[in-house]
Amino acid sequence: MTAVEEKFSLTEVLSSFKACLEKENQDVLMDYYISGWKGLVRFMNSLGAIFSFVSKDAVSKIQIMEAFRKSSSGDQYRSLQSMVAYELKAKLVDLNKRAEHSNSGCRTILRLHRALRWLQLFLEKLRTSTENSKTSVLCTEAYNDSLANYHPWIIRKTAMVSFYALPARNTFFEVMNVGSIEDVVTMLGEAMPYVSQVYDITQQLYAQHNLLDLP
Ligand SMILES: CCCCCCCCCCCCC/C=C/[C@@H](O)[C@H](COP(=O)(O)O)NC(=O)CCCCCCCCCCCCCCC
Repeated sequence: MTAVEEKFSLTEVLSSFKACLEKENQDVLMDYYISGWKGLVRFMNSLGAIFSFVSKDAVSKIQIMEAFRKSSSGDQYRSLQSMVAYELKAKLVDLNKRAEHSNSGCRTILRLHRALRWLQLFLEKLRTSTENSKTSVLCTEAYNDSLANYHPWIIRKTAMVSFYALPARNTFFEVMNVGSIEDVVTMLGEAMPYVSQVYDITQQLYAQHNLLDLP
């Protein structure tokens, strides 16, 4: 195990979402947003190969955003706000049908944004769960109330089946590498408001520009 892997804990991953929020104007900073997602993917990979179909999709979306950030227009992708302004002004977003700009930053972030809602619901359920709670049930409920609404039947079916492979609640808390169950509950209580804030600001930004249904 490398030093980086040894240090890996969900606390650090979630702290990226706190670092995302620029103090002065509440812009959501892209680099931290991406690094939060990379950490989540690493966490998911540690749960087993069964989730590789999920992590592959998340990784490809992260890579799309990293490529924008490294491109000659990289500065325009400094925050979600600057990305939306830039892509809309330059007509780089397919608004009704995927065509020339099928992988715009706006539509790619929208997919991750919807997944962030799942994460928010799932972690809140875990935080308030009891010893007898089943992670597969918590995950299914969170999924049905968020991402499932955007996924076709075949993906919903595959996702539901994979949820049965989730480790039990105790194991889950251990994998987070945060400490005792009480420590995890405290950490989630402190960290989740930042995730919610990032979610809410993004939701408002997308709603304001009519971008919530991008194909
Ligand atoms: C912890 C277990 C992980 C459960 C994951 C729950 C989410 C299930 C999502 C199933 C997605 C299936 C893959 C395909 C998705 C795409 O079709 C679909 C649409 O994209 P397209 O318009 O480009 O086609 N993509 C998406 O909706 C984006 C999905 C991104 C999912 C990222 C999920 C990351 C989960 C991170 C888990 C971290 C757990 C931490 C908990 C302590």
